Amino acid sequence: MSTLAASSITWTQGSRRILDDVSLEAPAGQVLGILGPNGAGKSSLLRILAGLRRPDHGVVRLDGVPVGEIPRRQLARSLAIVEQALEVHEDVTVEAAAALGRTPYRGTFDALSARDHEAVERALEVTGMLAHRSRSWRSLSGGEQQRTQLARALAQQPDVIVLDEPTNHLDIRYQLDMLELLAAERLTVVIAMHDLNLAARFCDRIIVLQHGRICAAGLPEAVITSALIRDVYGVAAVVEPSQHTGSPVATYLGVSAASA
Ligand SMILES: Nc1ncnc2c1ncn2[C@@H]1O[C@H](COP(=O)(O)OP(=O)(O)OP(=O)(O)O)[C@@H](O)[C@H]1O
Repeated sequence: MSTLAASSITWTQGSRRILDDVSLEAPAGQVLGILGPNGAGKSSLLRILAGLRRPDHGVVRLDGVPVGEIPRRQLARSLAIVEQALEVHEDVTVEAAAALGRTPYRGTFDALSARDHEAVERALEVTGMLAHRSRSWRSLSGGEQQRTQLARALAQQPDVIVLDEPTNHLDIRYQLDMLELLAAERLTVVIAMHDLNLAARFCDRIIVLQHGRICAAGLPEAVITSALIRDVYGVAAVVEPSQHTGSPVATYLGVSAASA
């Protein structure tokens, strides 16, 4: 397992500063949640963390090594990203889509090795896609596509996985399934989420972005508060620890009540 850390990340597009002095650490084996309203900069930050985009300032390090200095193929063996925009464009089968995760381990014309098959099989199994392995990508529901994307990332056998709202198409059972799976795997996880209650339940630590800056960071019970929900989202909420799990649970009272 690896530690992913970012220090003083700044990213500007035109005259807009999208990310401003963002520093964070995703410790080995932990789940770090990235929260924040629409347009706060979550996806931009994740792409920089995954080495897909260079920041204007600051550096992302994987186990102390700047990601920009790690050869692509080597980085892809250590770090996988599941982006919001679905990346499979051709009409491949579920199994072939998951097998794309083995690309960093294979030569261009190599057949899948026994190890590749094993990794794909396991990834399809834990994501509940084994029974759908022969179906075509285009025939899948949004949730099935999302689970296939996760299977592709897990087949990559990374140490770190970066996910951009991976549960937004999933029903509640598969949301819990995916989050439990991610928490149980020997992985360092950075995950952008909108559901504050699920984030509070599954993340070891949480960072909240607002206008490209970190406005809160820490343990879920310290971060998910009624004051934060009011100040960052403009929503009135009551936050109480769940009697069943101990995690903070927000009950939303409404938008207008926040400004009352
Ligand atoms: N390539 C780009 N060029 C210009 N502006 C961009 C670019 N990418 C993102 N932005 C802007 O940066 C801001 C942050 O976008 P980003 O997608 O990172 O936010 P987000 O927190 O992931 O939002 P959401 O919750 O809606 O997915 C937005 O205002 C967006 O329009």
